[in-house]
Amino acid sequence: MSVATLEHVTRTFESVTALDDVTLTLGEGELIGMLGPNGAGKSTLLSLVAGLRKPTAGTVRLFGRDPRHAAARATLGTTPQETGLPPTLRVAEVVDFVAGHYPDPLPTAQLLEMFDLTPLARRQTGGLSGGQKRRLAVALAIVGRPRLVLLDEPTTGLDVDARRVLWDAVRAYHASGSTVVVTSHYLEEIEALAQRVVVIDEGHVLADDSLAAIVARVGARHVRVTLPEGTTAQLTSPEWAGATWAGSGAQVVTADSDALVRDLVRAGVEFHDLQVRGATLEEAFLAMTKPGAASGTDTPAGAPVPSLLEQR
Ligand SMILES: Nc1ncnc2c1ncn2[C@@H]1O[C@H](COP(=O)(O)OP(=O)(O)OP(=O)(O)O)[C@@H](O)[C@H]1O
Repeated sequence: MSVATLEHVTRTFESVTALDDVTLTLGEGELIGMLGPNGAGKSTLLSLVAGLRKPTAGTVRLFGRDPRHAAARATLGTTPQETGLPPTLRVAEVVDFVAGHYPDPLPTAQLLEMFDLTPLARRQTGGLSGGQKRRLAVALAIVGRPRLVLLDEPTTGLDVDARRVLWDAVRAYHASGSTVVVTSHYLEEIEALAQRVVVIDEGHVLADDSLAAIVARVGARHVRVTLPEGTTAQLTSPEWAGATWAGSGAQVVTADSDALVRDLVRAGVEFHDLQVRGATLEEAFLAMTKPGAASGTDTPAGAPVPSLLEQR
């Protein structure tokens, strides 16, 4: 069962193609992370699903209807990147006011508790911090028990604690059976929340798969090991030549960590603290979105890996 579909959807803004022939299905009960650099087309995609814009070409359906019809949006909850709140209303009053528009809203006290807003219930929204406003905005997106929630960068500007409160609330809401789509620049956020990851860049869907499958696309393994001085001469695998060193600790990126470990054992080197890990979502993301990268690449990511922000 799908809650929303895009079929061959293109959206242009004058000379800019924000989305280019995108076909995507948002399934019932999924928690989908939408990941992409600035300007990739994520917000445009959400605005089409929410009926705020119309596609230049292709078809968008929300609960089987054109999302620009109000009836299609009756069970949709959204949080735009920036939210205006009436500054003189108190937090609980705003929640009550919005809840009043729905037939079966979540109880205000329960919602405030979920988002750790209970201590702020009587505070005027004009006196909230940016992060508190953000939490309230996401709470308002779900007050009507929507079947689909679109959260565009919900944790921008939140500190670590507030981000975790929000993640817990989103997970709890998703567990009640709703579909949730979260866009984010934070790979950590997508890793923490999403079951399915859609990677978008330059208006194209580069990948759409489970988190584990996306990470597995990057075949690189990172091997860390502490070696007694001078022992690398006994090792024969060519990857050792490209190791990065911190004291006697070596880090090697390889497509075949088993061969590297066999090499250590065969040479009889007294190694310590051996660690082998697979790629992270950040490495998979960079491998997919770096200029010239082909979709579905399995080339090992280089080391050290720059952060997303450095890259972009
Ligand atoms: N109203 C508009 N007028 C002109 N160009 C637009 C408009 N909205 C979006 N664009 C362009 O479309 C492209 C996709 O933008 P979009 O906001 O969808 O990306 P995004 O992935 O959400 O980016 P960010 O992560 O920075 O929010 C960008 O090049 C953007 O400049």
